Amino acid sequence: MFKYPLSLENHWLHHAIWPLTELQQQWLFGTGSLTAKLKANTNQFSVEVLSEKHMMLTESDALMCGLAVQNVLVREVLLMGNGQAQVYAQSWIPTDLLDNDLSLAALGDRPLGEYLFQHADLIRNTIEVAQFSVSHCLLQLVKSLNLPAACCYGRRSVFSLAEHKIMVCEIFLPNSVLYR
Ligand SMILES: C=C(O[C@@H]1C=C(C(=O)O)C=C[C@H]1O)C(=O)O
Repeated sequence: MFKYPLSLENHWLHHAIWPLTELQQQWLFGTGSLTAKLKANTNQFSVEVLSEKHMMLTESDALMCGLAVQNVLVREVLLMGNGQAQVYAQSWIPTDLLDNDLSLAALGDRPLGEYLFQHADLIRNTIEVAQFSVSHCLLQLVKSLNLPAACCYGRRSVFSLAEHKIMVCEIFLPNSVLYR
């Protein structure tokens, strides 16, 4: 059995080195809210919270995302649509930001995107992509969801909100609309 948080270790790239359809290009590199896109392209959208743990970022994780070593809430969710898990998402939310914003601290099963994209000063930094092979630990989650074992595409980016930086990683699970 796997434990949360799941590792996001991978070869993250600024450009896909594998063929992408036009739709996949749009979904992976689109700078808008994934929540909004899923709501527009699937039925019965919802967020299922898998785990939320307060952790100290490791130096390598912090360096990888250009963040300072700091306490974060590691939030892991499934974004549901069409009656199945479409996306596994892992976000690192600075504890300092949570301490300053009770609405974020009490997010629960409301989508993080609805909080982030309401801020006019939100900046989304570079989007990186990666392929998650069937040997990646993520596939243990895929298996537990009774989804077919298949290579998945993921993306990650860091949002800047005033002096805070929030890392958001989204991995499109097998059978998601990304692969239709
Ligand atoms: C950042 C967004 O929020 C989405 C919702 C998340 C959550 O509720 O934890 C995490 C990642 C995103 O897929 C978005 O909608 O783009």
